[in-house]
Amino acid sequence: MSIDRNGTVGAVRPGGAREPVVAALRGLTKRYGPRTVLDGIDLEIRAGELVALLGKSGSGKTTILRILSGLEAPSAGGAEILVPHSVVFQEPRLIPNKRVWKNVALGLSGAGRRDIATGLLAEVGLEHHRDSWPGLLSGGEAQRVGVARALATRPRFLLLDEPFAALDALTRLDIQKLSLSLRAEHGFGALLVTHDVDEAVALADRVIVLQDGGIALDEQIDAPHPRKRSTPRFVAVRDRLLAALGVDVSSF
Ligand SMILES: Nc1ncnc2c1ncn2[C@@H]1O[C@H](COP(=O)(O)OP(=O)(O)OP(=O)(O)O)[C@@H](O)[C@H]1O
Repeated sequence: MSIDRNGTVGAVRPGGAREPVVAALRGLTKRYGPRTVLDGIDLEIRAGELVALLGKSGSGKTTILRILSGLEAPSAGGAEILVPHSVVFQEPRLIPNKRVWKNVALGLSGAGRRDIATGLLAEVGLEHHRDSWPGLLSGGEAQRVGVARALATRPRFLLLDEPFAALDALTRLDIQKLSLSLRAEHGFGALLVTHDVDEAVALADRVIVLQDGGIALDEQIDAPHPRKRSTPRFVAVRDRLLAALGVDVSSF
């Protein structure tokens, strides 16, 4: 795959209707005591598609990720991922007493694991830290190692739980850009939980806004993707998402 000048990934739009479904929520319902957090959500994600999940705090975004990754059981309905997948968390969760390359190679076995880890570290710009201890890395570097580790097992789908939220704004922009090129190279699809509306527009093919236990907006971002934040299309999509989140964009 490739990214063209407009930022469109590949010749064929990822997540097209003819692509197979790689993750699905079917009537997904989650109750905590008397409170219904998710109320019969249906969602299909297709191969190569990157779907961002936006919603106010407490709207159930993390609950969806936890159910998809098997950490939590639904109250009714179901959620499944049908292809090999990995998770990237907000904190990279590196093992401090294993060198960087061994952290990347954690899910691998066999003689080639060091070479695979080294190749991935080069892709995230950290080959020079291959033999470093994780404690020496900056926050952004550690998260890039986390991304390399997630890709080591060649997943077709990633669960991204606010992966860049703990980073400063400039580092976040860098790693967002890196994630676009990694996606172009590796072709994975993803479900990205984020609070950052700009990040959702910049990275996703489709944005879901959760509200009151359901999907308030399912916004498909048409190709060519408006990745540049200053373009009128980018601003229009962002404002639609903010409006769906209940933010009055006319005042600022
Ligand atoms: N184990 C639990 N027991 C009771 N309530 C829970 C539990 N886990 C989550 N909740 C509640 O479910 C709701 C949804 O939580 P969730 O963490 O999915 O929201 P979120 O959209 O990810 O929020 P944030 O953006 O703040 O991370 C919240 O009101 C939360 O308090």
